[in-house]
Amino acid sequence: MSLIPVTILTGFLGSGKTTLLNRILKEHHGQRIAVIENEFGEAGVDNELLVQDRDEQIVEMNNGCICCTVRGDLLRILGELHAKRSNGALSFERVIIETTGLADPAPVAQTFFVDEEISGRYELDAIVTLVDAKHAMMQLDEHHEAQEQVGFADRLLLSKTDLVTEDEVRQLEQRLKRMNPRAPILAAHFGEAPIEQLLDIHGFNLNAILEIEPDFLTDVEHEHDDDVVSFVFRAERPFDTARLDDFLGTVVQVYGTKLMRYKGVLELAGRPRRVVLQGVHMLMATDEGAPWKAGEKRESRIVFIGRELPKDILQQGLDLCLAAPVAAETVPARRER
Ligand SMILES: Nc1nc2c(ncn2[C@@H]2O[C@H](COP(=O)(O)OP(=O)(O)OP(=O)(O)O)[C@@H](O)[C@H]2O)c(=O)[nH]1
Repeated sequence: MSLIPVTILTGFLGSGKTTLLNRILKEHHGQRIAVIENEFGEAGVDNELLVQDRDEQIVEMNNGCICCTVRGDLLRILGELHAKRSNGALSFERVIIETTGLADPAPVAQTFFVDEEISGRYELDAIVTLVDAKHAMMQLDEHHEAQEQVGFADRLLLSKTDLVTEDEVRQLEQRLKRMNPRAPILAAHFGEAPIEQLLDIHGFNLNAILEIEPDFLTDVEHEHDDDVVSFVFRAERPFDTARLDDFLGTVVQVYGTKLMRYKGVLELAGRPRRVVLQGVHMLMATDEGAPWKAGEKRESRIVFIGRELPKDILQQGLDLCLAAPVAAETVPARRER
């Protein structure tokens, strides 16, 4: 039986992994893909942002970072996917794993070599790393996870080149080439990248990795930046758009440097569709999401990831942005006897 190819999609927080994945899922390449989604924080939103009108199998792993606490989950999920494929319950030709933006890809890649059951069923095709041209210089200076993601890449994809000058792109490319001369650098404007150069490329070369990281197969020790934390805001009442705009505008101005990533799916009063909030540091954007269905439970959820997050300010401030509760229908008062 041939091995199932696996692509690890990595890249720092907000670098465009989900955007690229959506692009791949929408493209008519005739392949069925099982997606394993791992997000930092106790609640994810990526699952809601992925296109799901086809028959992809999307499995969420939200209880921690794939490279450490949930590696056991990864083994289990890969085992279950294989079993379902073998008994005909699922049909897919490949797997894509989207890691959290804070994952070190090495231990994830290692899974495909050190676990016999997995290595007998799956083959690591390539590590594809997204690099955010707007924020990468700073991220590479400050976060060793960002460096590992570049160092282990078999393909480097540059996103957000539209937000910087050509000169800045050139400087970043030079730095990336110095860090990883093996990986070709491709452009990925909003995920637009040549898919044939990302999937089935047999890019992962264990020998090359062992040359740069001789302990690759034995070394599971890695450190996370424990200062980075996450906070999830949830509400079952809609937001008042003007208040939310004001509040988020101010928060981003004041705490932008600490807010490494924020994203959410929101209910705004009077709007029939979800609104998707996206942000990396000071760069914030909103977009229309899927319409709310009749009778569907509506909940807004925003995940913030960063250092020294002002959790109380976020909680209280966002609470104050909720629209006033709709007055309950006036029920005739019961006459007391
Ligand atoms: N200007 C610009 N924005 C982009 C580009 N690619 C992605 N984005 C935006 O960047 C934001 C983050 O994109 P995502 O695809 O969610 O990034 P991610 O890597 O999945 O984020 P996390 O998984 O949360 O770390 C979204 O608002 C995207 O629309 C690009 O090439 N140019």
